Amino acid sequence: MLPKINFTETASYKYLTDHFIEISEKHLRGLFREDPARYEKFSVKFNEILLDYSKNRINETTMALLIQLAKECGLKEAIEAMFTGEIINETEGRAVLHTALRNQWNEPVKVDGADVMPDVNGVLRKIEQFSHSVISGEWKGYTGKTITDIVNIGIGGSDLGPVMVTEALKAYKNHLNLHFVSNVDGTHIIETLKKVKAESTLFLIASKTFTTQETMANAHTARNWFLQEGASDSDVAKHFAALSTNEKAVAAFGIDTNNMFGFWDWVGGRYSLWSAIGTSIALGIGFDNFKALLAGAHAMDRHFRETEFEQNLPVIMALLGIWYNNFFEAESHAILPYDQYMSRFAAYFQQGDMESNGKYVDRNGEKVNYQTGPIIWGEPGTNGQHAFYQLIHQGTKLIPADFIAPAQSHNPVGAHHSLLLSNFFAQTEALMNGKTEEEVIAELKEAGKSEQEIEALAAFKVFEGNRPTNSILVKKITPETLGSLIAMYEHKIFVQGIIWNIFSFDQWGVELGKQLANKILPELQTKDFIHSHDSSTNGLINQYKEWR
Ligand SMILES: O=P(O)(O)OC[C@H]1O[C@H](O)[C@@H](O)[C@@H](O)[C@@H]1O
Repeated sequence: MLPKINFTETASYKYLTDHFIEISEKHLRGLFREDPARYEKFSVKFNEILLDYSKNRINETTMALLIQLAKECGLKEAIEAMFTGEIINETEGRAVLHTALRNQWNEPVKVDGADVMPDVNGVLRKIEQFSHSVISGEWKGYTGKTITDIVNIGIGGSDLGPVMVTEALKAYKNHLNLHFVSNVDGTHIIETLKKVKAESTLFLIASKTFTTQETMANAHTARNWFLQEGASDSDVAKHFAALSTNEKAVAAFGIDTNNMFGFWDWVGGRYSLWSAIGTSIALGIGFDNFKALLAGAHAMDRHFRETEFEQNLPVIMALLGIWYNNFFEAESHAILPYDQYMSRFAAYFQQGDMESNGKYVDRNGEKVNYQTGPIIWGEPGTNGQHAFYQLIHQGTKLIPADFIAPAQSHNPVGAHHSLLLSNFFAQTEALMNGKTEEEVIAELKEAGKSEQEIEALAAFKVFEGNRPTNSILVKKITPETLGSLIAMYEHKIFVQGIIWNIFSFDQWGVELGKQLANKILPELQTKDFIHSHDSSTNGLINQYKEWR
């Protein structure tokens, strides 16, 4: 059982409330001036990942109090409860063990007294054999051709992880072309099928439950297309595999259960890329690289479980998030990778974070009286700079941001990487320091502007600065480093959920929309106007019926 403490009633929270008044009046520029050792104090290295959090609106007291808060909320015990397979997802009665999927040391992990590691390793071996066989060309399609294209059909956690990882590790890609179909909008599957040939395509139907409407609709359309292209029912086994926990539904769909890669109810959808859901990753970049991704995540798991909070990357990031969310009242958090391959990283953690911590009921079943999960968003730099950074620099909202960049590029062409990284360093410096009125006036004078022009322009050119950022500099985006980075964010989410006293591993909030869609679907299948909803919903449905 997890502790059920209201963090706003702890002693450290009260100290933090007073301390916040003191810190909120300080400027980062001044904090750096006062303490030249800030970087040494507020940066941590883990393998080839450096987290510099010195450009945050904190001092040593802030961190000490935040760590005290984590302790008062029972974080240490909660971490052990997760790693040792306790039923911490109480509303679904499940353990939370994505860490077991990457437990490369193989120490036993028990759920209800039984070690899960033999099953985990069994599925990994099956993925290994399968991916070798498809990549090497040993696996043949129904006309005897080798496989050239993989189409992963899944949504949410059964899509976003593999999409993000295969994009981030594109530099490691082999000859197989990967496609991902998620949206139930027919456009997604139709546009994908235009690019592939039935005889050389392998479909992976990825769904934990194997009941998700979007995935089942796309899977049926794919199978119908496959048969229309000239294949027969008996050929399906060579071209369709399932990644799921639901063997019965897989068999009912007509997929040979020999082609099923299983996982378990203790793997949450948004934490499942490490499981059989990662089969498309193993196919696209090879099993050894998939294994290296798991090893990187495992290394972060050990760091998270074993390191003092003061040096613990996920804990530090989580506590800073709480500082801005609950004291500065920041509503969102930006993730800004300076790496084109990481273009889906923010989108991935939109689900990871917002589906986990977007909850207003605490672990006691009571409505919370404080803010929980932030809005997560972001795009790769430098594109973001030319789009929304204006608001981060000069808008009225405080937007804490994580800047992520690799020191080494996979594509070191000309001066590109120096150009990219000069922006990475410049932005966090600019956000921190800003530009004072005196500096603006001096600049305008130097540019030869008149007194009048300076008077008219100066106010618009001032940057307040004092905008907090984390800089995450990694040596290179390798499978190991990416695995560690993903696990770092996963554990950050866990820590915040513990402190906010919410259940981070259920997702009841996605149910209502699904239920109502199921109710509306039959209403769309008749010609009659409907009157069963409110006037807005009725009006929209009836206009749709008129126009379709
Ligand atoms: O893998 P499935 O079962 O198809 O679920 C896909 C997605 O469905 C819902 O939106 C949620 O439950 C997500 O967490 C999940 O990832």
